[in-house]
Amino acid sequence: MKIAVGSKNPVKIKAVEYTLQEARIQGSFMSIDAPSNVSEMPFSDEETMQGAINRAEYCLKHMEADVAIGLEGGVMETPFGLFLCNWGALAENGKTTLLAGGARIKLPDEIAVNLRAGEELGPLMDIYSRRENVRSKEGAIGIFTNGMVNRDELFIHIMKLLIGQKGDWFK
Ligand SMILES: O=c1[nH]c(=O)c2ncn([C@@H]3O[C@H](COP(=O)(O)OP(=O)(O)OP(=O)(O)O)[C@@H](O)[C@H]3O)c2[nH]1
Repeated sequence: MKIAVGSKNPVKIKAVEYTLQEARIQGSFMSIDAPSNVSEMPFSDEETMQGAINRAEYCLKHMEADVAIGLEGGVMETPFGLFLCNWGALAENGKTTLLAGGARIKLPDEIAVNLRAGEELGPLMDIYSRRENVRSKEGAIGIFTNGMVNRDELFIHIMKLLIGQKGDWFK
């Protein structure tokens, strides 16, 4: 099975590879910087889901893949504040695309204010944490949980939710 991931972000690629290996699903992996075709900073569950779907569909169209995975990060407004949200899509030709979402955490007001003003979370997290490339490492969730849940774990959980729905893979 040829599996394509619609991102060059190492935290996403590693999460896909790790989860499929853990589930003993054999395959070869490839990755491409697939466009999400949504805002740079998706601002709702719907937009973040659409970004994940668009990335997976782009992989199917542009790569010789049997299975395509799109993973997308965003934020969502709630009456209780702005929350981090992440979504994954698993697409195969001729089949219904599967969707799964990851853990959420409320973002501190000082981050939320800047996001609402139009800034992107990745660069904001680097400034806030005084670290580099947080989006490709522990992620915002890792910073705000003091490493209890890092971004790789969040994407691994999403991947488990996706491939767990693939009943035919486990027969
Ligand atoms: O430090 C972060 N920790 C996170 O937990 C997180 N979740 C989302 N974002 C940011 O939101 C935008 C879209 O997310 P995103 O997943 O589409 O892009 P990405 O740059 O992370 O990956 P990719 O586009 O290379 O695949 C980008 O500015 C990301 O940096 C995060 N940044």
